[in-house]
Amino acid sequence: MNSLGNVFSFISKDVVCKIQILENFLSGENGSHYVTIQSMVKYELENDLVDLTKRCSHPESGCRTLLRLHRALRWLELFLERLRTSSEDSKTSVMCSDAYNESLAHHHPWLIRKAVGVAFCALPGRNTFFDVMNAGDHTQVVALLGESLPLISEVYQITEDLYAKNNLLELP
Ligand SMILES: CCCCCCCC/C=C\CCCCCCCC(=O)N[C@@H](COP(=O)(O)O)[C@H](O)/C=C/CCCCCCCCCCCCC
Repeated sequence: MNSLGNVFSFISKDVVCKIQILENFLSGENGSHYVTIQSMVKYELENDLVDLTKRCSHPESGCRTLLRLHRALRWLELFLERLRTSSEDSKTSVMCSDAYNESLAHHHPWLIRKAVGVAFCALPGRNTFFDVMNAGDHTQVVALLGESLPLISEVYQITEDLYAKNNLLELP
């Protein structure tokens, strides 16, 4: 994302920050509970470490932090599927914002949605995008996306089911 330009830095900073929160749990004194998503959910719920209705004593639990990344993974899946099936003249900004409106936008306030909309306008074209991915020629990139998307989808579904089962999909 950083190679796409400065306008994306507020997005990548948020992602890096959230990954760091999870890495800190994993390397902390209770790290053994953070080895899998399943064990993290069980540990945090059993020990009342998750703010379920309002952010108060545990504003950055593993469960709520992962939920934000999980929602972003859905955006990524929708976007990459559009990219994979796009034609030469398709616009990345349209693919990106359609995927965003179908996923993450439901969870973001007005101000963030506007800022993200501005960032989308600065996205490079489809060919530059494929080059930035640095995964070979465009046919190879499309093939790679075809291989990765089912895996992204599987990971997304496993987390979605686990969170749904534990009523964690709307954590504040
Ligand atoms: C070249 C290969 C394909 C694309 C590569 C990009 C891969 C990047 C993967 C994911 C990027 C999106 C990550 C967005 C995480 C957003 C998490 C989030 O929702 N955070 C908000 C809520 O957090 P809390 O306040 O509750 O802690 C936060 O408020 C928002 C921050 C910034 C806005 C994020 C908007 C994301 C829009 C979609 C990403 C567009 C990226 C375009 C680059 C192709």
